[in-house]
Amino acid sequence: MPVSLLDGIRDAGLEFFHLPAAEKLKHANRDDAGEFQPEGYGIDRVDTDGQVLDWCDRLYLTVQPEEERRMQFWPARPASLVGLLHEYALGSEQVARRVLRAMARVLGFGEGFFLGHVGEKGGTYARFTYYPPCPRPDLVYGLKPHTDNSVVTVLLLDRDVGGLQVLLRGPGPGRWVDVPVLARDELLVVVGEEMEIMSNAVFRAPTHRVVTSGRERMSLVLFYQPEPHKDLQPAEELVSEDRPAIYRRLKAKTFGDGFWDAFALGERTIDFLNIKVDDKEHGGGLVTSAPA
Ligand SMILES: O=C(O)CCC(=O)C(=O)O
Ligand SMILES: [Fe+2]
Repeated sequence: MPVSLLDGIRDAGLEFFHLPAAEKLKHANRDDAGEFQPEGYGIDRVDTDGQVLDWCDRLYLTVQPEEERRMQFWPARPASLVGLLHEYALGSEQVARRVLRAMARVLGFGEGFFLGHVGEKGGTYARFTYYPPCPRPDLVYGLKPHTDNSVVTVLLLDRDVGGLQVLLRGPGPGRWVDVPVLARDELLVVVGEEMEIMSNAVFRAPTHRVVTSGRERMSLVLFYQPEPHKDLQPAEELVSEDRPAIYRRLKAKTFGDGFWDAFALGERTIDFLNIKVDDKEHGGGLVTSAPA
């Protein structure tokens, strides 16, 4: 994608978050009764007083299938944003598809293997996240540790300000590593939990978080999810006696719905929905050495 498009959507997103609250709230993530629903502008769902809160505002939009877009949530200002997001989504989709084809090839499958499991009408959701300058970065996360609700996620990071960190797994508790500020035309692709399930944990969803700083930051992330009626399960081709299925089958919709509850609690959806097959079900065996 041309740098002008990437910078254009970055600038338009930032301009939206800089608007007066009243203007942004025209697209608020509330239904007619004032109740929380995910789509639109606001903060993520808060379920309990004890919940870890994030130092960010976000704008969450259904992008694909196109006929499911709810344009009342798409910003009227800046006027360029709708067109830019549409164009960006077309480019981002090509990136996601290329990566999914490559991931299939790596496993020795036909290129369309994962694309077939996602389906022609898979869901794409955009999340613009704005992290205001934070006076106490030592105390506050921009976004708490999580794994993504996606097969893959395509991230367009802030042009100038870092903050995204990925957890390198142990021994021990592991170590947080900074994702550097990328070149202006670079995107980052992250594996989500749905790919972890489909690949029987050959591909793992990395835990990541965003730390705050004294500088504002914005990212635009597109999550790619399977059609809701699709079964989500370890690919038969990746299951054997030596490597039994690590996850139980469930509907993509069940998984997607469970994500919001899990995210509020700061848990992985896989754990929250308890879809890991435990050792006993395999009669012990190799699953103990499979990734946690
Ligand atoms: O802001 C970022 O760099 C990452 C955001 C993120 O991880 C997410 O929206 O899931
Ligand atoms: Fe994420």
